[in-house]
Amino acid sequence: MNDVVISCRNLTKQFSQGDLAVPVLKGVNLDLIKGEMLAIVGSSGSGKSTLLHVLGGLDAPSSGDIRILGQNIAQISEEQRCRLRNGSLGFIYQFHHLLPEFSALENVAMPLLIRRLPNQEAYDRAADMLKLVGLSHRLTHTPGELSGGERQRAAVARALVTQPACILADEPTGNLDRKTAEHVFDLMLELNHKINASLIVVTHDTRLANRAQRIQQLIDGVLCDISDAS
Ligand SMILES: Nc1ncnc2c1ncn2[C@@H]1O[C@H](COP(=O)(O)OP(=O)(O)OP(=O)(O)O)[C@@H](O)[C@H]1O
Repeated sequence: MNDVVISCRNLTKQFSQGDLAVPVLKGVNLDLIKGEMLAIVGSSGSGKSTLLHVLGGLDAPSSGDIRILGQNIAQISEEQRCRLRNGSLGFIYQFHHLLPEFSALENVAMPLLIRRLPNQEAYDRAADMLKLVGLSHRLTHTPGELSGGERQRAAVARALVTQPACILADEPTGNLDRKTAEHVFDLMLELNHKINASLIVVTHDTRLANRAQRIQQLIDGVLCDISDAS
């Protein structure tokens, strides 16, 4: 299917703890369609972050297939994997991971500069994206000079500036108060619609999860439809 952005089959991941194997993912199957927003919920330690890392190619699975835009990521070189990851995926974390010594504008322009876009174009696009997240008046502020909500909005701008096919967000609003969390979430949804990106959001917040088109729960190492989970 052409409009599947990320898919995985029989995905497993186990960690070694000395001689002991710790199985975390035990056969995850998933198809994420272009433009779709999926929320993944699950108890603490159920493997949600592990799943996002493996799907995003930040960590290797123990077994199973992952396809990003139709490409099986185990069958391409590390360089191709990096290119696919940088070109097609955007990551948003609970902690913003902005570079403290750079301004908001420089932080958001960074992924474009890494792709060798001309400076002027990179900064213009970064400024446009910061405008969309309501930070036009904070371009020259470093992360330390921004509020928590502003930092997270800058991180959303940075993840979306490359117009990725898919955004992987791990508790993107976990550090924010309820009102700011809703604002950041609204923004993610709005930008998601604008660039028709797919979105996987891991969240503990069921109110936010309920706004996704689909919610799945990670239980005992597999993804279940929420209606199957009870
Ligand atoms: N590098 C590692 N080595 C060994 N065990 C690990 C490693 N990384 C994660 N784990 C284990 O895998 C399990 C799943 O961790 P993960 O962070 O994916 O859970 P989570 O569902 O995201 O949890 P939370 O909601 O608390 O953030 C945990 O039991 C954790 O201890």
